[in-house]
Amino acid sequence: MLPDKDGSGGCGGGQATSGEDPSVNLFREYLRLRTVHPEPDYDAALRFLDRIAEELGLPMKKIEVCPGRVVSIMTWQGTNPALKSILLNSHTDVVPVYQEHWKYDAFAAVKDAEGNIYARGTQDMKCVTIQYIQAIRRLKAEGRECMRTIHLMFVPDEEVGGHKGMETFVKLPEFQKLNIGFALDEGLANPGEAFTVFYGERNPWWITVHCPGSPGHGSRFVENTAAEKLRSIINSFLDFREKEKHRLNTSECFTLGDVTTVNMTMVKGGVAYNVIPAEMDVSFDLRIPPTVNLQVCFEEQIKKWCKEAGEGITYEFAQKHMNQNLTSTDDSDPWWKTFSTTCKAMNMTLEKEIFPAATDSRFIRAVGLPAIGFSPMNRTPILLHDHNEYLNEQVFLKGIQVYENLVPALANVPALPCDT
Ligand SMILES: CSCC[C@H](NC(C)=O)C(=O)O
Ligand SMILES: [Zn+2]
Ligand SMILES: [Zn+2]
Repeated sequence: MLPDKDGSGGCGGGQATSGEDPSVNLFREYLRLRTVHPEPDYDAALRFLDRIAEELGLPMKKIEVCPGRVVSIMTWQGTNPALKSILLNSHTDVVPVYQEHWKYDAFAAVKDAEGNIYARGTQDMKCVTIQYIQAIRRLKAEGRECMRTIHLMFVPDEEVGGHKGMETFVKLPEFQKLNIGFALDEGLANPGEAFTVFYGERNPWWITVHCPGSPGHGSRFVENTAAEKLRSIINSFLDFREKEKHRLNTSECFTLGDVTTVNMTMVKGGVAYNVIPAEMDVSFDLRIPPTVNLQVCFEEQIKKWCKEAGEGITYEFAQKHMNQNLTSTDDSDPWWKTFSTTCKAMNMTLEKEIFPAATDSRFIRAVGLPAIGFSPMNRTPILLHDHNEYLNEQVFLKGIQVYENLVPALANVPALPCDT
């Protein structure tokens, strides 16, 4: 059987494919919206979400947190709205593609003979958005009610750091008013049988080190050059990188989230072959586990490396996330207990990890709220941000059932001390 190339099943572009599950059809429709950086079509996403809110019969609030950057929230009120609410968060933007490396058009949502749906956002995280929506649709259709209010939140700009999205929104009174007690946000696929859940994240530090030096003619042995300092800085950072890589590779119980990664990502400097430059800059992407003492140990280490490299070296941060809050995964925690026992009842095995990169969960945790990163995709290679990102339709459909159980379980957690 040939792949369903245009996703239309031969009934005209964008129309329902005959015999296809309506949830899969809705997922593919959402994947075709080009909410891709650097110019995401957020208006298309907002029109789509408006329609969904109307179908679900849920009120929709829109808050323009920055010009052209709208957070939208659908709310299903609980029978006891005084209790803390449940947040189901997802971002609407996706990262760009190298189309020439894709098997199919990355925004056509082609489904192949195995039921694999190919599109940017299949894993990150348009799947989760539609799974939340379809789970709520089914619960409402069954006439179910929950004690706690449930908010479905759709945020822009997660993929570019969240400054004009969640980072700003959590500081607004509109966020406070949502009265959130517990949040779910994105996780990662798991290639095995188990499902991965994230209870914390590494702190992203993006640093540029400026190395000034004496200029001069390229034919001479000039003292105190920028390049000599740059070499020392690069050696210090990359020697540390080797140590951390070794630590990861020699410890069976470590995952990427448990060690610090260092990557040299940009180098700048120089004007001509025969002019010794007056400054050279180097930038690094560091990801630091929440167990590391950031200020006392880590920044002091960087200062030491700069001092050792020579005179006049300075550095600046483009990202320096300092909050190290973790979400409890102790059985004494009622949110975690409910999350884990509900998954167990569905025969799901959970693997607890620190998220290696940065998601909007870090802003939710930073304001003191518990958040679990979870995208219910097992038996799936991790393909977020990669070429040929795909998700199998059966795995996607199973995820809806998972939320159909998980969401009411969380929204019916009895009153807690935090509720008063
Ligand atoms: C530090 S802001 C950038 C956010 C981005 N998130 C992901 C999931 O790729 C990252 O970790 O690089
Ligand atoms: Zn994401
Ligand atoms: Zn992403």
